[in-house]
Amino acid sequence: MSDKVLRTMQHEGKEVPVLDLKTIDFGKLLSNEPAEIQKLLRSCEEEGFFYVDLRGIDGRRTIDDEQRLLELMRCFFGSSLEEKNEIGLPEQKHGYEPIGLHAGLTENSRDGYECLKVALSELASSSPNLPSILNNEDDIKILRDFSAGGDIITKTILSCLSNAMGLTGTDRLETLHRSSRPSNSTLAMFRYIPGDLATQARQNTVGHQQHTDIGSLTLLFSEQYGLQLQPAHTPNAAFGFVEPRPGHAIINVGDSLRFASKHRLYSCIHHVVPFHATADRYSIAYFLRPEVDALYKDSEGRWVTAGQWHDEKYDVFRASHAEQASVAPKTMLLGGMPEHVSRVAVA
Ligand SMILES: O=C(O)CCC(=O)C(=O)O
Ligand SMILES: [Fe+2]
Repeated sequence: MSDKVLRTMQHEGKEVPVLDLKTIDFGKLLSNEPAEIQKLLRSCEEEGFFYVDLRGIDGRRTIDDEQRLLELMRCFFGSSLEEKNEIGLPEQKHGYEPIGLHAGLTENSRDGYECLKVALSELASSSPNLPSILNNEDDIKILRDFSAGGDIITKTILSCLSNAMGLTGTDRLETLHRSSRPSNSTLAMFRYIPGDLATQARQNTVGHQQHTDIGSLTLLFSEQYGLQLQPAHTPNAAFGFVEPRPGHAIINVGDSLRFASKHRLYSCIHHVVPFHATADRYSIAYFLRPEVDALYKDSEGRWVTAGQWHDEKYDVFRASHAEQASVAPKTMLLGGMPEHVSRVAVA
């Protein structure tokens, strides 16, 4: 097992590991420091998850943008359902997802979060389609600033990975992520409902189901516990917590980058467990995804486009657990990763 354990902590009556992931310095990536890009490649091969330290002069801006975005989220999620759902979900990558839209953490449950997605393509347009409560100059600027930062950070990582793997010309990973081409890249803002596992299970809306991410790289911020991942290359390993660290984002490799790297990089299984009895949990994810026409071989050996993989995997996310078990191909939810995991049980 490559993920070391930092310590354990009590959760739901059990001792749960807190994982010791590697930390990559964003400033060192920007200057392509050889030791840092080798460390980045090792994290993406061995764990598929790492911290990126944004406290230097080049990353600090994104931490400030995150704080502004959190304020916007508190205001948005505190509004009425009618206001939040004003534009609905016109595209899978853009709009409002109410609680329970996707399958949940525990057997036969639905998810325990609501989510606002704002597609990068929408923010690039002069008049984005947004609910009225956000459709003002200040809020649009906050959304644009954060997303632009997320796009720059994740594309810097892609470029460093291409360098570390010795990729040149059209083999470079950035060539599948041109800003001029349509993609499903999007900003996703989550509010998880409070309550322990038993309380949420009674309501049948629990956490975030186990999955691998669809796209290339996810840049994730949360100041609160809840995210757990299954240590890589270790079938049946117990999930461990990822500790929130101020000034750091969490980055993980998604299925698309794993497939585009000819399965060299690791797309790690993760989920979100209820953690706070009374407080909402907020998290922010910028999902960098390839151009919709990018073509790669999935874990079944099928040639699929990134657009098709995205659409098919969302159908699986939405399906009930019983339907997921019967939907072909079976490897979609967990990206074909070799682990065998059973769902979290409610005592
Ligand atoms: O909310 C989180 O911490 C993780 C969310 C996540 O894994 C996802 O949306 O893919
Ligand atoms: Fe995820």
